Amino acid sequence: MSKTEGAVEVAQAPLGEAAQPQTKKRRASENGLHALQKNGSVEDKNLEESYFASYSDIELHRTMIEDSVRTNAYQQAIFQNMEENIRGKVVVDVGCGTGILSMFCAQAGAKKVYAIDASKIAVHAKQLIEANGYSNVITVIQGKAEEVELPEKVDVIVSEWMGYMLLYETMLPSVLYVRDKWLKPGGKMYPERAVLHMALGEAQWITKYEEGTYDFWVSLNHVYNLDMSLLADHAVARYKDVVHVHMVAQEDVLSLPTSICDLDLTTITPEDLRTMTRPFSLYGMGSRQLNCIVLWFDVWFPGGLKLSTSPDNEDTHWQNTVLPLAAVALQQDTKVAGQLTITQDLSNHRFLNMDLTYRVDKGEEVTRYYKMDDNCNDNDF
Ligand SMILES: C[S@@+](CC[C@H](N)C(=O)[O-])C[C@H]1O[C@@H](n2cnc3c(N)ncnc32)[C@H](O)[C@@H]1O
Repeated sequence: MSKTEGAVEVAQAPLGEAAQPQTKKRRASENGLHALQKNGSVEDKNLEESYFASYSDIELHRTMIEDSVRTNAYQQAIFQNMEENIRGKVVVDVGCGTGILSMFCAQAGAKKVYAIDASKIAVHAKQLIEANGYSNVITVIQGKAEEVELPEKVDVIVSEWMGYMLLYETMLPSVLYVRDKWLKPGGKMYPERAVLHMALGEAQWITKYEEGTYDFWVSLNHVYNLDMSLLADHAVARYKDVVHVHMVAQEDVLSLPTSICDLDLTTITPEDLRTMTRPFSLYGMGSRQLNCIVLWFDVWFPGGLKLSTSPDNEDTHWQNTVLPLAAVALQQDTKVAGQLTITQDLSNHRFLNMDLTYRVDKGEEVTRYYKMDDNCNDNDF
């Protein structure tokens, strides 16, 4: 029995077990990351099980595959340089999900593909790979990428690991682990570079929420002859402490972007990702109300193809990440300078903490703190 055969024990599970239909577009499901947050005291092992259980949800994989910007970018990147980079090569797909990227690699002529996933979705990947006639090329391994043993080193790593705001979900360290253990020197990574951008913004829905909230609580004065307007302040403050995952219209981005991190995925280490501090200076464009920071990411594949989640591009399921600010008038060339620190949460490494300090022109320095956890995706507002 080869090492791989030992790890390939793919237990049969009913389709979509442990999964509820997704009603919101998001990555790891509510059951998964929300359970992680609520059970902050339970052992890491249970947290990881919840995370992988969330990825057994077929609807979640539909959300990703339905995102044609994402899926087409991977397909095109794999096919673009297939003669040079994929044909006859050994590939590992880290977090294969349904196996879609592994099957693209098989179509592009890979000699062998190891498709790894710790979630029960691996059972379905195996079925799909058989149904599509690629079992001779692709071996599905249900297990943690950090724990599986492959029978050989690989020429290429393919992985779709990006979370909201690039780093949420913290799957990248698993890919880097596989890189360091299994990738041959000079091997290719799909993607090979990732950049997180930030810019100033005016999110219209934040303004509307504030106006609507004040209208409601103040209007009670006329209806019941009671002053309940204090609650408007609390509701707005609560809303502004939450990280929003939401598309921002191109015209609502109020500055050129600056990059918060530029990751060479062939060399970056997991330690580099634990905490990142970046100073920034951004300059307003036009006369508008600044009410948020907008973040998005781009990744590049070997050959130069870019997958962008920018407000300038077609929407993706990652949308944009929005940090609400107290609204302030911005003029052309008003300087907004400060510093953003992104840190992996200590109690749950898949969550992120963000410390933002900034000053608008010569105004007072403002410090804000945001936690990016399962409450972040409130795009119903
Ligand atoms: C964003 S999905 C991508 C699925 C698929 N590659 C695609 O493009 O549709 C990430 C997948 O990676 C898996 N995953 C995350 N971390 C992993 C790890 N450390 N070991 C194995 N699988 C992992 C998850 O279970 C999930 O199915």
